[in-house]
Amino acid sequence: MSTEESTSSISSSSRLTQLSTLISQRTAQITEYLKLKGLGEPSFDANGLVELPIAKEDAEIQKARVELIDATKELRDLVVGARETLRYLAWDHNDTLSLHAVYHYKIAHTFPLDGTITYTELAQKTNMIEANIRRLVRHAMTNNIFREVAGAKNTIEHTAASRLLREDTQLQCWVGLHTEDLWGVTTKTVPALEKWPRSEEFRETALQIEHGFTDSWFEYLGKRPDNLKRFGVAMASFSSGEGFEIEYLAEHPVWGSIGNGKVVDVGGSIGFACVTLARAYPGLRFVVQDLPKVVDGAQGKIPESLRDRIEFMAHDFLTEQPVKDADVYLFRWIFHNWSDKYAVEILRNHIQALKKGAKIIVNDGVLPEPGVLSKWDEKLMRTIDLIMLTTVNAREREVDDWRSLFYRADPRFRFLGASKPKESKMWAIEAVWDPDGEFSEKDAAPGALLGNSPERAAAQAALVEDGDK
Ligand SMILES: C[S@@+](CC[C@H](N)C(=O)[O-])C[C@H]1O[C@@H](n2cnc3c(N)ncnc32)[C@H](O)[C@@H]1O
Repeated sequence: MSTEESTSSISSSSRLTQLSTLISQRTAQITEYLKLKGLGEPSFDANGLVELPIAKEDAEIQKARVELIDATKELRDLVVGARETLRYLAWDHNDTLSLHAVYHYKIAHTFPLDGTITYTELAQKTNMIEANIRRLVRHAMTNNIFREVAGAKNTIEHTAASRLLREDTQLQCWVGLHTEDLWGVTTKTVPALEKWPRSEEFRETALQIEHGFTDSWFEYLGKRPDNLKRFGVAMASFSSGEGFEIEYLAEHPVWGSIGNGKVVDVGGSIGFACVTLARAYPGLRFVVQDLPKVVDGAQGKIPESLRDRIEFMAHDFLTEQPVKDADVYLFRWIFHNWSDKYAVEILRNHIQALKKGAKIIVNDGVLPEPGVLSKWDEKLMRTIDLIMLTTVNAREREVDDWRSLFYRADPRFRFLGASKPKESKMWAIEAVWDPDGEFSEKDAAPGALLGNSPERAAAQAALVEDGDK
């Protein structure tokens, strides 16, 4: 054995040992926590826990969980080896295929939760050839979706995952959106980049190649009411997930700093962000702007006690902003749907309306520097970024991208930084309208962590470690 070989085998075996020790420690920590709280352990059984019920305030255990997820993946990838990792990565779409079949044929709905079904019965219920339904379901089983009853060949029962595909409507819509609306489209992303290599247009994406039309993603959905409904439910489920709560936005110091000020929620949908903010800040008044069909009838859905402080206005943000005296213009989950070209246009459409010192608060994702977050969290953000590319030619942005976006829109926008509470997946990106050059990054709302210094990566890491400062 050469020295090089023996050194590399020592270092790789020591990494394997480190990982297995970490895995054992974190598993013990989590198991102890679940025991102390009187909670069961997760299991694949149909009535098993479908997620670890770790309370938000138990940050140490949350951290242990993410470390365990990362360490198990790293250990697995190392043991599988680069060659086989690549080989099998290249056919991962077959996981999507079997999941798609389970969703499409509503297999989870074909038999009761406490019951069983044979492949012969399943074939009849789905109007499929038995051999086909069996191979699709057996593939899904390798992902713990259904399992065969011990000692009863060709008979299947539910697992925790198949129970969710039966009971959790939001998750079903999520699976449907990704396996039906987006899967085929995703495969056309590289062809779209080949065809329109520098495009920032939302009509020049994988979607138009897949369908051979010029409709945008939202026009596509608009013409398919069932798909639109499914998209809406899937998005609601995603944004109601952990780390996306509007309460985190409400913690931002800017709201307290504007006293009895006025906030315009641009593209604010039916006003749910403003409802949370209005409850937290009784002095604030809100104008929620969105497309006419969205705001139509929305006022009636606002809790009565808040109606005098939240008004709705139909407004297309690709045209000039009509509300001229606001203290804050909020853009929650708007810019990641738009390429830089359009994001700049949207910002410029506000210039005529901005008074000196007016704040722009963007509540959106911020792409991390590689390696700052856990791989698990990083992959989530990078996946959203790819979906934006595939569907609308838009993007998630790093802190520097946000800074240059404001600068490109107009140098009189002063970028103040980006901050987020530790548990939040959404950031508050802050800028101020500064026509006379009076503001600097030190003028971020007090308490907001600056994310734009050379120490940004360290600051991001500190956020993850220590929470909001
Ligand atoms: C991803 S949703 C975000 C909604 C809301 N801000 C939130 O936090 O959930 C994007 C919103 O932008 C709205 N929108 C899209 N194009 C628009 C336009 N040109 N003018 C105004 N609103 C628009 C959509 O109707 C939708 O409500």
